[in-house]
This record gives sequence, structure tokens and C-alpha cells, in this order.
Amino acid sequence: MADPWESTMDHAVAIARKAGEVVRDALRGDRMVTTKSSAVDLVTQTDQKVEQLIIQSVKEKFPTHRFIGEESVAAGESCILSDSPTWIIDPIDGTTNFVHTHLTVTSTLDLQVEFGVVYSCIEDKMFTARRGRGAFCNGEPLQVSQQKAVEQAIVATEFGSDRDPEVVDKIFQSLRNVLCLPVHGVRGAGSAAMNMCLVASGCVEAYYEIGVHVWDVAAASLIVSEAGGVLMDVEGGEVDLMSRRIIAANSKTVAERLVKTIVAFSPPRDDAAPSDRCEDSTHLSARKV
Ligand SMILES: O=P(O)(O)O[C@H]1[C@H](O)[C@@H](O)[C@H](O)[C@@H](O)[C@@H]1O
Ligand SMILES: [Mg+2]
Ligand SMILES: [Mg+2]
Repeated sequence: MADPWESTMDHAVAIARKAGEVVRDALRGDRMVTTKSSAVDLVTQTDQKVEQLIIQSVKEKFPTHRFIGEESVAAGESCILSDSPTWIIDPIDGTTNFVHTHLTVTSTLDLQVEFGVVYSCIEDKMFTARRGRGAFCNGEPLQVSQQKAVEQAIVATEFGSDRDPEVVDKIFQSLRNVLCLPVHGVRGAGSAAMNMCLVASGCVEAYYEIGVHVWDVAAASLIVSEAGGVLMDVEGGEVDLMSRRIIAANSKTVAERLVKTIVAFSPPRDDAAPSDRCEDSTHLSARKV
């Protein structure tokens, strides 16, 4: 049966590839860095340029579609899912890697519940998933790891950009608990979306994080699910993409072991009123890197 969203997803893949070209070009030049919710929550002009490139390109083809973009929300736009087709965009997931010219940088585009696209532009890996039709990397099918014993697993996580000592303590308590399960290892790609694509690819058994945003995880969530993986809230139950908490695992067994291990807390939700979000954008002076 013909897929009504096929041409839309093709456009998403094409614009993700174009975004990757812009990011790769920017890596060869200077990057002006400013900060958002904390001194280590970085953003560059390239993040903002790529997000506008994506949004303008989609608006031209699909004028009724809505958007939740990381940098648009940072500039004060709402972060509310509507009944209209809504694109959730992270122009650069792994901005800190981008600023430090590390390798893993992705751009993510998600059209809520229909398809997800994550493009890792340095590796030239295009991760895609269409609801009910599987997950792929450069056209090759993806399948999560079959390892169900968490003691034989590698788990991915990130430390986020909140440096409140009480939050950092909870993050480290979780990390300690996970390491002492024990697990074979803990890894972090510096990009939530890339960590989740590693789960979908069977490279690591699970990823968890408290403090991510909906734009970090929306596209890769569908890629994990379509690769046979499981999404769960850190306290168990269905994941809520606006809650800023997620476990993406190869199986319910591994996900439930992590639920018992993680020290849960609840950051301000992405769909909270702007005044209730801790992400009040305080753009400190720009610096060139
Ligand atoms: O690079 P961005 O899009 O800002 O996303 C990352 C976020 O800044 C970090 O705090 C998280 O720990 C990562 O998982 C995100 O990928
Ligand atoms: Mg991100
Ligand atoms: Mg980003």
C-alpha cells in the first residue's frame, strides 16, 4: 500500500543531509559560542542557522505543519505538541562535540509519530525509521542487541548541562549504581540521539538520561522502537517525551533492571510554561572557538 508520508520523509532525509553539509563546512571555520541554561549548555550560530534552514525548507513544502525546534524554544517559542503534523527538530545534537571538533554530531528531524531521521554527518550515517516499517542505517536494517543480561551489557548515558550540585549528585549516584550492577561498561557519544542510534544498531544494550529534551530524543525514539527496542520512563511505565527522562533499551528485561537502579528525579517539563522552565536563555558574551 502506498505510504502517504513517503515523500515527506524523503524531504526530511534530503534536508538532514543538507544540514550535515552546513555542519561539516562550519567545522572547518570559527564557531561563535554562546550559552543558554548554564555555562556549559552551549549553542552556536550554526545550530541556529541549521534550524532555520530546516524549518524554512519544510514550511515551503508543508505550510500547515508546526514545529518544535530546540533553538526556537530557547528563543521563547512554545514547546507544545498540537494536532497539526509537528516536526521536532534538534539542528545539532552534540553541540559540545561540535564546539570541540569531536566526531559525533547529529541533526535530528522527527515528524511526530510518523517518522524519525537522525543524520550523523561526520560518519555520513543516515538513521531512519518509519512507524511500522522498520529502522535503517544507510538503507541497512537495524536490530537491537539480543543480550538480555545487564551484567553483560554496555550502557550509554550523558551528564547533561545542569551543574547544580544536588542534580550532579543524583546523576553520579545513578552512574555508580549502574556500574556496580555490574555492567561491562558505560559509554557516552556526547549526543542523546547518537546514543539511541547505538542502541538501535545493537552496539550498546541501553541508554538512559534525566535532563534531555524532547528534541534530543523524539526522532531516535522511533528508530529504537522500530529496531525492536523498548522505551520506558526511568521509574517504569510509558516514556513521556516531554518529561526529560528516558530509558531506551534492547529489551524490557534490561530496561526494568535500569528502573530499579537509577536515582529518579523530575526536571521541569519541556511543555511547562516558559516561566517554569529552568532554561531561561541567558546568552553570556559570545566567544570564538
Ligand atoms: O547538543 P544538544 O542538542 O544540546 O543536546 C545534548 C544536551 O546539550 C546534553 O545536555 C545532553 O546530555 C545530551 O544528551 C544532548 O545530546
Ligand atoms: Mg540535543
Ligand atoms: Mg541541539
